[in-house]
Amino acid sequence: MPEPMFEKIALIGIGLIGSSLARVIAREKLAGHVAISTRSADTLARAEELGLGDSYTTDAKEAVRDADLVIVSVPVGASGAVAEEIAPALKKGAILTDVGSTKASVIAQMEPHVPEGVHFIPGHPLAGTEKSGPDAGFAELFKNRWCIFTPLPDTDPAALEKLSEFWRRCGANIDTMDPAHHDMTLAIVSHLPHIIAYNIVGTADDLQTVTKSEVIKYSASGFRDFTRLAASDPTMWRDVCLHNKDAILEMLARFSEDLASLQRAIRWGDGEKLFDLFTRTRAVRRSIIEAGQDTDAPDFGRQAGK
Ligand SMILES: NC(=O)C1=CN([C@@H]2O[C@H](COP(=O)(O)OP(=O)(O)OC[C@H]3O[C@@H](n4cnc5c(N)ncnc54)[C@H](O)[C@@H]3O)[C@@H](O)[C@H]2O)C=CC1
Ligand SMILES: O=C(O)C(=O)Cc1ccc(O)cc1
Repeated sequence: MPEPMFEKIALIGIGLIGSSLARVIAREKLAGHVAISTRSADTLARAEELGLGDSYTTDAKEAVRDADLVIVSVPVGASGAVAEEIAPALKKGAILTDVGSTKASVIAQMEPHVPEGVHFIPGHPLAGTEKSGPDAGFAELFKNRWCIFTPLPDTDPAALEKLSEFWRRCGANIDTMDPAHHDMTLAIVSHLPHIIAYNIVGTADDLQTVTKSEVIKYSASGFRDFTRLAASDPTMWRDVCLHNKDAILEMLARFSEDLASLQRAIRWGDGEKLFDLFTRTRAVRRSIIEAGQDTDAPDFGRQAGK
């Protein structure tokens, strides 16, 4: 039997991402022991029923004690409180990472609590669905997806390589980037699409009385695609909006300008402008498909050629 990569892994938060990690860690035998901790006793009991780990506790400190790898998978707004709670129990030499959708804010919240000798490496797997909770996870979630690290300047290369190897064994490919660049890129490819979806579905819902419930009855597939994104976890997305505020507002400003220009083209019957834009955007989808990316939802973050 080959040695597991880590003797003990602690998973803090056991929703979609944490439970997908638990499942792939078990399948790939990446840990001698998986300790699971989450705030809610009900979620923890469900994780135990599903047999996702080897030990279960609502005390995060107990879970991280002696762990070689600690993965924090909670809404980004909770990452500072979790780091503060677990800090005194972290083992020297342990790797501490997260999976949060925003990076600069998570670093600002967690880094001040990280004790000397613990390797803190912020991460973000570009893999997910609109579902949440421990039942929603699956071992294949990270297959052929990107996992982006935003390492701090003094990151130990050996620890970064070990964590990269862990994610590769989970099925992912690795990229590294600066946290601000991550947050700006994700604002346009992930955060704005969700915000636009929440907005359009909200508008349609407000119009229900005007349209006599025809929004639901006649919902076309275009609208239905938006409802999938708009069904994503409210706590998670509230936190993403609050914790990537500047990049999202910047992208929303650009988006609003472009929308106003589109509105003007429609008002003034500028068919050429509409046709040119729709031709350019069709080419974007074509290039995604040609790059080998599966464009059927949910496919966020699938890599080229896979
Ligand atoms: N859902 C998605 O598609 C993706 C989510 N992410 C990121 O992963 C993280 C987790 O998201 P999901 O697993 O989807 O969420 P989830 O809602 O399925 O699970 C969240 C987990 O965190 C626990 N939790 C919530 N508040 C907590 C607190 N204050 N202290 C301790 N535990 C707490 C919950 O009990 C639950 O176990 C978030 O930071 C999110 O931005 C990253 C990639 C994709
Ligand atoms: O469900 C979808 O289409 C997603 O976009 C999933 C997702 C949500 C948040 C992330 O930070 C990464 C991936």
